[in-house]
Amino acid sequence: METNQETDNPKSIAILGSGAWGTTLAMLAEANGHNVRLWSRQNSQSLQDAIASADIVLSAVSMKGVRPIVQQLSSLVISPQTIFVTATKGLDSSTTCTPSQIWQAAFPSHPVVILAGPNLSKEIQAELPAATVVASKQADAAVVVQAVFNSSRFRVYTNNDPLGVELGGTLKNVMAIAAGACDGLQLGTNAKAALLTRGLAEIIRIGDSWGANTDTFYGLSGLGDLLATCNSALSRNYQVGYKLAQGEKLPAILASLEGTAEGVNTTEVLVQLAEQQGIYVPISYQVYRLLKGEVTPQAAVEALMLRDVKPENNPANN
Ligand SMILES: NC(=O)C1=CN([C@@H]2O[C@H](COP(=O)(O)OP(=O)(O)OC[C@H]3O[C@@H](n4cnc5c(N)ncnc54)[C@H](O)[C@@H]3O)[C@@H](O)[C@H]2O)C=CC1
Ligand SMILES: O=C(CO)COP(=O)(O)O
Repeated sequence: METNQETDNPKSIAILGSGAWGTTLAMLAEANGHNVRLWSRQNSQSLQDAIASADIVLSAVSMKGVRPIVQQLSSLVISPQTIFVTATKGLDSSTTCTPSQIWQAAFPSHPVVILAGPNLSKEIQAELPAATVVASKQADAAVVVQAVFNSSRFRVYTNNDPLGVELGGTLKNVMAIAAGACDGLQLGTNAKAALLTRGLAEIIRIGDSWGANTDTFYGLSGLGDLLATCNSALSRNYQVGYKLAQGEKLPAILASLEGTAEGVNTTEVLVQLAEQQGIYVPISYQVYRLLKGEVTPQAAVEALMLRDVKPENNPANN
């Protein structure tokens, strides 16, 4: 398989965060012939030098790093043409904002593009084929980012619903914890199918309420990422659920995890918001109770199964 699409229009790209995902995205852009600077807070290079004359600044830091990085960048000199790309999947604990909302609030005159999809980094590092989505209100910026990353092994689609794309990637992490627990308990294929289907309905209910387009959740960043993450032991969120079902305690699981499981924090923020806004999130609520140690995995399943019966297609409360 051909692995890249060498460009005659190389861009200068600063990637912030050299964890699993930042490193992988750097590899993809470099393979396409772009000039990539990969920066992390451990680097000796200053952030100002890393972003100097960058056409694109892509953030692949974990959620807890987004506000600190945005704050640091706010005091630096940035070309007015720079496109910001965010690849973080999470919700901010103190403001409940999505990463792109934080980026856009800090840099209102810059285009902000979200990159999200079924993208388990280890598979992409192994040069297996994958697809993703770049979404922005500024279509031309999304097209620029599409060209930077698209190749014969990484197919990139554009989308004009950034909120939907970002929420798909973020909310599926909660369902991945539930899916890991489902598999850890060996509940079977029927249970897993029910969980993913009802999980998608729950994600859509939240997304609708927050202003995203329903259709987006049937795309790569919604259903696509839900399927990838909930069916793969490579997913850190899935691993958290699986190990909880094996009786391990959350602090020990997180201490031994390779990288970040964003779903743990996302569940907490989501359940608080859903409670305030009256959004019915039964699966997320049981994941929340499981993570808090308030319920065993078996009792969480029972609580879901014993809810009031209802029609399948009642969007407000099912
Ligand atoms: N690994 C994957 O397969 C994928 C991950 N993502 C998302 O990308 C984000 C990063 O994921 P990974 O790279 O896997 O995580 P990771 O745990 O491997 O790396 C996180 C990175 O964020 C940086 N960071 C954390 N706090 C920071 C701060 N205060 N200031 C500066 N940098 C800070 C860390 O130094 C590290 O470079 C997450 O939101 C994740 O959900 C999205 C798609 C795929
Ligand atoms: O978002 C991901 C794949 O699309 C990565 O999932 P985890 O963060 O659960 O490893």
